Amino acid sequence: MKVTVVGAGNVGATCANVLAQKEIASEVVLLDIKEGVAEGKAMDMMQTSHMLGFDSTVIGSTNDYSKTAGSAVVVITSGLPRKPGMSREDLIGTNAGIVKSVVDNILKYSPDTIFVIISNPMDTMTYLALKASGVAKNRIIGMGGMLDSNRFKYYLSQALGVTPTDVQGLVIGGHGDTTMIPLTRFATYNGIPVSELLSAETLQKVVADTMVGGATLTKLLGTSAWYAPGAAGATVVEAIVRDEKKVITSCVYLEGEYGQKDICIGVPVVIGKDGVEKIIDFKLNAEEQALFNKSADAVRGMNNILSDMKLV
Ligand SMILES: NC(=O)C1=CN([C@@H]2O[C@H](COP(=O)(O)OP(=O)(O)OC[C@H]3O[C@@H](n4cnc5c(N)ncnc54)[C@H](O)[C@@H]3O)[C@@H](O)[C@H]2O)C=CC1
Ligand SMILES: O=C([O-])CC(=O)C(=O)O
Repeated sequence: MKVTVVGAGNVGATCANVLAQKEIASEVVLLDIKEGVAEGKAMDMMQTSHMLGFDSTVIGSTNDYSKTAGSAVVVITSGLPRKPGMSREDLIGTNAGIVKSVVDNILKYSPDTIFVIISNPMDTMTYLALKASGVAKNRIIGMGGMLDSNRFKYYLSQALGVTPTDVQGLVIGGHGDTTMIPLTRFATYNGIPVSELLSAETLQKVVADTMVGGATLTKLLGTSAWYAPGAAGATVVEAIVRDEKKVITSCVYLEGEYGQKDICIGVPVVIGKDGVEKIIDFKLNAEEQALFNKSADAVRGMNNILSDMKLV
């Protein structure tokens, strides 16, 4: 199965590398506008194949979309990352035009593909991909909740002093420093509610650290993170190509679920061969619903900028 990753920068190259190493796709096409970069990174990855024992093929392309033809899934990571002090939302002016042109080009060669949108501001880029393309809503998935939920599990595991793989938890809402909602009520240490093990104060700190998880890394790195984002993108692709029917919090189009409509925002969904196969619409308590509504208002405010830019 062929999977294309657009953008051969930090996140795109990491995602392609995970897709190849785990043999999630038999053929990975990495595309970028920078002359030779995608080809170079693809060749570098292929030179690890014997050492690491994988048989996937990675091909690079400098803006030649014919090489992406027939992709089952396309991951979009093209665009600017933020620098310390910036918000993800600050990227909309540059990234919206890039994401729209990439979606248009991809559809010429892969009309039936499923999109995984990573470029920021991700909730708005996902909405743009949906509105500008007219592609069915099950085929447009924004990746943010997978990453944010894993950061939540990481911070919980640090507070508990345990391995992250023994911790469960999910983050819904927008993928922004102030819009994400780590749901402490459902977080467990192997089934034991974390509220039984951590003080309210510690849990509040875990929530706050999770929400600014991306900003913390951006401050440390001088640009935004890539290992976990790339792996999270590959995990979403894996759920599609292996038809795993896994529950992955993802940014999807809502039509009344969680009391919201005409918006793409993070909620738990079942992902399989058809992309978004089911939205799990469970009842939030009053406090969680209020946070979700506030998050949706903020995302909607960003989406409105797309009409000002005449992109939707
Ligand atoms: N949704 C999420 O959870 C996350 C989103 N991101 C976002 O992903 C995006 C990429 O981040 P990085 O890889 O760190 O940035 P990067 O700067 O390392 O890579 C971006 C790549 O996109 C390429 N590009 C720009 N315009 C293009 C076009 N029209 N066609 C093809 N390629 C094009 C650039 O040449 C560059 O190689 C950023 O917008 C960042 O904010 C990053 C981490 C997590
Ligand atoms: O923080 C950023 O700008 C990149 C991103 O979305 C993340 O790492 O969560």
